[in-house]
Amino acid sequence: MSTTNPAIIETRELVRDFKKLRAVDRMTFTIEAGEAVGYIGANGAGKSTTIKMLTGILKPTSGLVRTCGLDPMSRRIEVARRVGVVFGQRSQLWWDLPLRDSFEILAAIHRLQPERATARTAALVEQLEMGPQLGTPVRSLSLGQRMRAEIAAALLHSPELLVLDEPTIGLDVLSKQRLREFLVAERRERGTTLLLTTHDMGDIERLCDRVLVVDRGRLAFDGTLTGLAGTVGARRLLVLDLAVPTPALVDVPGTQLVDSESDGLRQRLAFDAETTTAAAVLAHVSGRAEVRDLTIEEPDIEDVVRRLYAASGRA
Ligand SMILES: Nc1ncnc2c1ncn2[C@@H]1O[C@H](COP(=O)(O)OP(=O)(O)OP(=O)(O)O)[C@@H](O)[C@H]1O
Repeated sequence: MSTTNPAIIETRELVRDFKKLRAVDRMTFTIEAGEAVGYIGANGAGKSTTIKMLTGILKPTSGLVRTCGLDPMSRRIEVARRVGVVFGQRSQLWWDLPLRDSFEILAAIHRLQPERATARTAALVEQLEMGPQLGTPVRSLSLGQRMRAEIAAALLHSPELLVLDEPTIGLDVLSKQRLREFLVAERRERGTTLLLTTHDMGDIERLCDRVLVVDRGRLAFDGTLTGLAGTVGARRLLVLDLAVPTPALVDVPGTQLVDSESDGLRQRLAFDAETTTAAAVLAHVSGRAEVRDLTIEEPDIEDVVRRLYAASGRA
């Protein structure tokens, strides 16, 4: 008998059909405890359907799924005790009640010992800076505050696995950053396994050490973000606002000119982070024109996915 801990998630030849549509098609992967995995793919690729099967919301048509070593359909309650789930579009909080009440109700649902519930709530409220909002009805929270509250709610019972469906969708830059920092700390301090779907490359970059790409229900890539970027040549964009009209910057080492607007006042250069850095590009451009402002755009996940699909001949 093996003495090693079971994988946090295991799927084998997992299939889910909706009438004639095969939403998840013979999906096989394993996620070990402590990993942080990004689950990405185009709209309708099958991400939510997979997550619903992992969490016992949806019954597989065939194949195997184990979450924390358990069959999520027949052991739904045990799975719910060991897993926290946040669906960005759906709330697990009580809309009209002060936030504090939602935490109390959830602690009761999970049957947490009162001292443990109090300590864990206090810790999460402090880390997520939610103290001032405890008396506010959930419906009056800003989107960023609500997402932090959703994550606190999902972590109240200290689950081994946190599943996040689009955790940063619609958040401003600062709220995204705070949420990501919290999740990094949670993982570091408690070893919580993370599985998240996202359309935001920044989430993957900052949070995940492994990426699964799903394409029409099938696993199209399983590896590191660097490996994925290497496969498809994911590029960052440097958007430069220049002080005076400037000829197209077609020959900056390590870059490709994407476009040039307004007589060259705004130019966008694509660069591969493996070959050069934004600083090197900036230094080069500064020798030719005064740079007024610059922003760096991260590769768009849809673009990465499209290119991966194209590379595998499925586009
Ligand atoms: N309850 C359902 N009944 C019928 N078809 C469904 C149902 N749920 C999902 N589908 C279909 O299954 C496919 C996969 O959907 P799913 O929601 O898993 O994709 P997704 O990758 O999560 O997409 P998104 O990024 O848009 O959320 C889609 O074609 C979708 O229309």
